[in-house]
Amino acid sequence: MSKASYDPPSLTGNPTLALVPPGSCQFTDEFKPVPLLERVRVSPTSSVLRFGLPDKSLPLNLSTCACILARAKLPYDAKKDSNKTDKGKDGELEDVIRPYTPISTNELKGCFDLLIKDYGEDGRMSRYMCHDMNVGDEIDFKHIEFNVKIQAPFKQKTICMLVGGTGITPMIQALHAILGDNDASSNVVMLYGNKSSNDILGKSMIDSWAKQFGDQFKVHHVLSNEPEDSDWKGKRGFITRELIEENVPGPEAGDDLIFFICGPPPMYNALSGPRGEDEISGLLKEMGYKKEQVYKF
Ligand SMILES: Cc1cc2nc3c(=O)[nH]c(=O)nc-3n(C[C@H](O)[C@H](O)[C@H](O)COP(=O)(O)OP(=O)(O)OC[C@H]3O[C@@H](n4cnc5c(N)ncnc54)[C@H](O)[C@@H]3O)c2cc1C
Repeated sequence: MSKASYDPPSLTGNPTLALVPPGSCQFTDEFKPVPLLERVRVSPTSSVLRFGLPDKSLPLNLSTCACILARAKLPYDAKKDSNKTDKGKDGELEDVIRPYTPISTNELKGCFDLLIKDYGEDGRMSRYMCHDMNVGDEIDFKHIEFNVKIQAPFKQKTICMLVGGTGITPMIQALHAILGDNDASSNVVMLYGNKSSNDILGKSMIDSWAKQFGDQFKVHHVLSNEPEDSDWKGKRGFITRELIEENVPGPEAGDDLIFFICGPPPMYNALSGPRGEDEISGLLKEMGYKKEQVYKF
């Protein structure tokens, strides 16, 4: 059961500082089942899902930034799933495990929110969570040390967020920690790529934060597939060298600058080199940035 489209609390409201150290999360290295409490569609292809927590009196207590792992038993379909990492026999139920990045903060007790893009027939876990799962059904989550990413408070003077689609989820965590902290001195430039204006996840919240924290946070939306005749007045195409040069300090900024990058695999490949590789390649390397100036989520 899904609700009609509206902006859920985790995509509205003010940035909130609610940091806890790594190792405090309610989910540990053993999977625990929790129920889906609510699902709200927030774009033609994405939903915010609210899940209950094992201890309803406490927040999730996830450090910033970090993700969690979801596990569900899903039927294998040889026609659709043969090229994927999960390999089963046709019709057999098998464990599918995927990482997701909560967008709610530790201010919220008893539940947490995920923003999930539905890949439709192409996706296994996303299709299950966004379509097939019903409110009240349970799904397993766990959190391991490997899921702990770069941690707030961040020390760099400038953070440039290079974002595509649901890559916005760790950036929402980071923005809560930066803009919600009166003592944080980092400035943030976000270059946020999406296909069309309908796809911009969390747009009203991100834009309102950019307005509210105008000196500290700037966002530039870039659309690759917006209809020519739409009334979109912002940038079109992809994140380019020119856009980075216009908005971000050069490599000589050294330790004062870091790129946070999160998006689909082709975006990593073009801008920083593959997500799994420690080294950087692509545009940022060509522009002279060093691997220490780039964090791949
Ligand atoms: C650290 C981390 C955090 C993540 N956090 C989130 C999050 O908060 N919200 C969210 O929606 N997703 C997030 N993801 C992606 C998520 O883990 C799954 O990969 C995604 O939901 C697709 O899983 P699936 O089983 O539905 O698709 P699969 O069955 O694994 O793949 C099906 C097809 O979907 C497409 N696809 C899968 N993943 C991507 C992708 N990332 N970009 C473009 N196309 C893709 C491909 O065409 C692929 O062949 C995160 C990934 C990582 C690594």
